[in-house]
Amino acid sequence: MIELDGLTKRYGSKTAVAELTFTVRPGIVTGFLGPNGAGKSTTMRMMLGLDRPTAGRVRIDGRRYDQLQEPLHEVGALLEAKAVHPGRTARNHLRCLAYSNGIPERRVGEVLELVGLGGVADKRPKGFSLGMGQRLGIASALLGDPRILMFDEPVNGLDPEGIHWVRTMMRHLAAEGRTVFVSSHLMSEMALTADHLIVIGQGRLLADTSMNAFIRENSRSYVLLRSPEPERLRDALAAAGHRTAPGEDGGLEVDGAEAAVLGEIAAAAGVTLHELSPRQASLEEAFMQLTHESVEYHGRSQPPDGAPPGGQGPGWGRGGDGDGAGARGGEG
Ligand SMILES: Nc1ncnc2c1ncn2[C@@H]1O[C@H](COP(=O)(O)OP(=O)(O)OP(=O)(O)O)[C@@H](O)[C@H]1O
Repeated sequence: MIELDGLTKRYGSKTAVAELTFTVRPGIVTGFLGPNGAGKSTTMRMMLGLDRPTAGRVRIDGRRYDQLQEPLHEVGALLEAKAVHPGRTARNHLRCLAYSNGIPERRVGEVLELVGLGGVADKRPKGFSLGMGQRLGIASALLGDPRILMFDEPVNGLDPEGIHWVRTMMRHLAAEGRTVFVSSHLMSEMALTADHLIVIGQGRLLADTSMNAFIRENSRSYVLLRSPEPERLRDALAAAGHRTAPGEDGGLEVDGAEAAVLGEIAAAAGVTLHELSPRQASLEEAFMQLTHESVEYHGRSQPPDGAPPGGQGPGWGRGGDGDGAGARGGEG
C-alpha cells in the first residue's frame, strides 16, 4: 500500500504538486492520470524518494522509501528515460542491478524470460527498439519480486502489440496481489487497464474513484439524429420539449431522452430520419471535461480567466502515440 498525505512540491513560485492525499491499494491496478505537466512524474519521483517534498509525506507500507531495508524487494519502478549503460548487454545490466541489491543471479534469467527478452539477453540495449527498452525497464522493476510496482507512462510510444503486452502484465501483477500504480495521459488506455483512478490536474487531486464509477458519472449519453429536413426535425423535437445541439455531419444531438421516444416524435411529425442512434461520449471526452479547467491554458480562442490568450500550454498530446487524444485536446 502507498499512502500520500498532503504531498506538495514547489519549484520557486511554481507549484508542481499541491497537497495530494490518496492511497494506492494492493490487488488492483491504480491508474494515475493527468494531462501533460499535471505533476505525475514529480509525484512518482517523490514516492520513490528521488525528489524531496516541499510539504507532506509518502508512506510505503507504513515507511518512507529511504527507511526500506531492501528497496528493490519492496518497490519496483519504471520511470521515464531509464538510464541503461550502453556498453552492457541486457543480461549484464540486470546482473549488476541484482548483484548490488543482493538478488540471486538466477532471478535475472527468470525476469528476462518473463518480459520476453530471453532471446536478446546477450545483446546491447542500444540496439533495442522502444518496446524492447520498455521490457528491459519492466524486467529491472520486477527483479526484486517487489509487492509494489510503479510505472510512469509505460506504454508511451509502444506499438499495439507492446501496449497489449504491458496491459496484460499490469493486470497479471495486480491479480497476484501486488500494488500496481501506473501513470498515463491517455484515458482510453487506462479504461482498459485500471480498476481505480487517481486524476490530477495542475498538481491537484481531481478524482479518486473506481473506474466503473468514473465511467458512470462522467460519460454523457445522447442520441444522434440525422434527417434530410433538419429544421423540421428540430422544431418537432422542440415542440415536444427536447433541446437539440448541432452534432457531427449536420446531425442533431439530444441529451436525456430515449432514442425510441425521439423516433416516435419524428414519425408523428412526418419527418424522415436517416439516422437515430444512441451514443456514449468517449471516456477521453469525460477525462478532458474533468481536467479542462486545470489545463493551464489551451490553444483555443477562449482561455480560462487569467490565462494568456491563444497560448499553447501543457496540452494533451505527446504526439505520435496514435490514439487521437492529443490532436483533440491540443487543438481544442
Ligand atoms: N525540476 C523542475 N524545475 C521546475 N519545474 C519543474 C521541474 N520538474 C517539473 N517541473 C514542472 O512541474 C510541473 C509538473 O511536471 P511533471 O513532469 O511532474 O508533470 P507530468 O504530469 O509528469 O507531465 P508529463 O506527462 O508531461 O511528464 C510542470 O509544469 C513542470 O514544468
